[in-house]
Parts: sequence; structure tokens; C-alpha cells
Amino acid sequence: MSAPLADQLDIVIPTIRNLDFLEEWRPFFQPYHLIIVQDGDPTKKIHVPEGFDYELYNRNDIERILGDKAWAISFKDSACRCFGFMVSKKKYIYTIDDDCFVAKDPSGKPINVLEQHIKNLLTPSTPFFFNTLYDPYREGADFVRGYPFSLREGIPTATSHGLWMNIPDYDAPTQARMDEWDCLQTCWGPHAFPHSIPARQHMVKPRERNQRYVDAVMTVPKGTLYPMCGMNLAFDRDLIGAAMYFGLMGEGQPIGRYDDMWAGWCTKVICDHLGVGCKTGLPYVWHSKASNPFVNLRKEYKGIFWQEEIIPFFQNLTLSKTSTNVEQCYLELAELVRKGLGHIDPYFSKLADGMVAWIEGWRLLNPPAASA
Ligand SMILES: O=c1ccn([C@@H]2O[C@H](COP(=O)(O)OP(=O)(O)O[C@H]3O[C@@H](CO)[C@H](O)[C@H]3O)[C@@H](O)[C@H]2O)c(=O)[nH]1
Ligand SMILES: [Mn+2]
Repeated sequence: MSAPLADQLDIVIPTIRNLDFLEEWRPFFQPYHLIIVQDGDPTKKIHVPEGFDYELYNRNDIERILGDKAWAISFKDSACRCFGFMVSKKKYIYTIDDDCFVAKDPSGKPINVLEQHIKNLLTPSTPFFFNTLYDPYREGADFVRGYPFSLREGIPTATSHGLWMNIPDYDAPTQARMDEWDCLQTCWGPHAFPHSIPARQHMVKPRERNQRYVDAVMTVPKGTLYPMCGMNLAFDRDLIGAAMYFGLMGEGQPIGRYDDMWAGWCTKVICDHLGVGCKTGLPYVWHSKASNPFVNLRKEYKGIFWQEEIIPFFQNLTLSKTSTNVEQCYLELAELVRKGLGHIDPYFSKLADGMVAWIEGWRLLNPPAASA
């Protein structure tokens, strides 16, 4: 089995469960180093299958390592995974959820996710002009007729966003059952959901399974945001790592499960500003979905309203020319968040503080000399 860049990539896994899913990944993941972020009760002993090379951090470790900045790492939410991005010393990160398994391509061959993510990351992105044959750097593809020659060199790729067979990354309102909607509407009243959510009978898809394998990778165009999911995601730490903060979610926060969305909005505007790219498409994982849509709906509830204001904020913001690296961009963004989103809820001022604390923690663990 090929294990590209095994000495340059860490696999980060947030977990509240057990890690038996690694058995299926053994042929692909065993050559790599794993960083496991154990969420929830730190006294619980997590079993890691034999033979994997790993380091494991629980809440006590996070407190010990980050001290007065540890509060910025979320508790009881998959957002805790970003601690793994911070402690890694490798150039590339792949992060995956513990309920994701090896998917098969249409010929029945198990998909080597790392091989595909690395291909995506090591070939340029083309965010300035859309190639109708998708990623021109894939084997068997190229730039189509009419594609400007001046743009064919592309720009470095910072992020590779992979997809999911079986259970897609739908939000809780789309995944919940009708009776769960009825229950919430009874509890929370007729204005329980924003008008922008269409009539529930057109949305609920609790039984939908993705069986469609689309053999495509594409660059997300410049100026376009996308919902980045943390379930099957790779990125270049040098190019964008300092902005891969998954926010303040879960226990003690008014919102949960918007961790990857937050990181996706932030990283995309910074990638656009710094001239690096984001790709989405292959590779697929098989998501078996261990979380409960009804519980998720409660966690996502505020985000469902807030995202209607947050997204236009990100669509309209401009970072200044003086922000020329990721850390500078991220600190500038933190202040824009404080000013531009604070009116929605005091949470956003705390989130801005969290973004600053994240950069302080990042600098602590990734001092310039070590990075160089
Ligand atoms: O409190 C928690 C909850 C979960 N985890 C770990 O995080 C990942 C994803 O969890 P889960 O499979 O329950 O969630 P999904 O709804 O299927 O996944 C999507 O929701 C995202 C938003 O939070 C997430 O990034 C998506 O991929 C698992 O490994 C859990 O063990 C946790 O650490 N703490
Ligand atoms: Mn899941």
C-alpha cells in the first residue's frame, strides 16, 4: 500500500468514543503518526488498537500545555480537534472522525484517502477561472479550450476537502425526523425556526444515503465561501494552519457543531487574500454517522439563525494589504469579528478573544525558529 509523505503528515482524530474504526484503516494509516484528541472525561481510558504510532491528549493535557490559553480549545465538541493541529510539527494534517470508514470506488477498490488528499495538496489550485473539466492537474484531464494561458500555472493548494458516502454532512434540520421537528415546534413555538428554512416536509431526509460517487476534484472559486466539513479534511499547516481554529463550541457556549463551518469561512477568506487555494471533491470516506440529529438540532439551533448574518459578513469583508501572513490575517479577522458580529450576541466578542488566544497558543507551540 502506498504511504506518501508518511514523515510529513499527521492524522488528527477527535474522539469521545473508542478507536476501533482504526482497524479498518490499518493498511492505510499504520505508516503515519496519529494525534488523538480525547474529548470529555479525561479519566476514561481510550483503547488504541495495537501497532499504531500515536500521541494522545486529553483535557488535562490541554490545560497543562496551554495554561491560561486552554479555555480557547472547546470541550465536548469535535472542535477540540484543532488542538491536534496546534501540537503537530508536520507540514500536512489529515483529520478524520472516528465514525468514518474506508469507502470503495465504483470498481470496488478501497479508496486510499491520504494518497488522493496529497495529490490534491501537491498540485496547484485554479480559483481565478473555472475549468469545466474540473481539476486540470488530475491524470487524464487538462485545461479546456478557452482557459487563459496566463492562469494555467495556478497557485499553491492549502486545503483539500474530501466527501462522504452513506451519511452526507447534512445539518440537523435536514436529518431530523418529522416527529422530532413537531416536538421542537411544540416546545419552542411557531417561530422556532427562521423563515429562510423551507417548509419542513420538503427538507427532512432522515433516511437519505449518498450512493453517488462523483469522480471529481475542483477548486472553490475565489470570492466564494463553502461549507467546510472537518470529517475528511487535509491541509498544509505552513500555508493555512494558523487559521484552522475550530472556534468556541460545545460546553459553556451557546452553540455547537459550527466548528468546521467557522474554520471554513475564516480559512477561505484568508486563502483568497493570500493567494492560496481550496479544493473539494475526492476522496470519499464511508460515514456511518454516530451522532443523533435531535441532539444535534439543539446544538446547532442558534447557528441556524446566526449563519444568515455571519456568511454575508465574511462575503463582504476585506483584509488589509498590511496583513501578509496567516497569523496577521487571523488577528485582523478577530478584530473584524468583534466589530462586525458583536451586535448579534456577546458570544462573538468572546470568540474574537478565543481567536487571539488561539494565535498566542499557536505561537507558543510553533515558535518561528522551529517553523523555519
Ligand atoms: O463532543 C464531542 C462530539 C464528537 N466528538 C468527535 O468528533 C467527531 C465527529 O462527531 P460525530 O460523528 O458525532 O458528528 P457528526 O455529526 O457525524 O460529524 C460532523 O459534525 C461536525 C460538527 O461538529 C463534525 O466535524 C462533522 O464531521 C467524532 O470523531 C467524535 O468522536 C468529540 O470529540 N466531542
Ligand atoms: Mn459522524
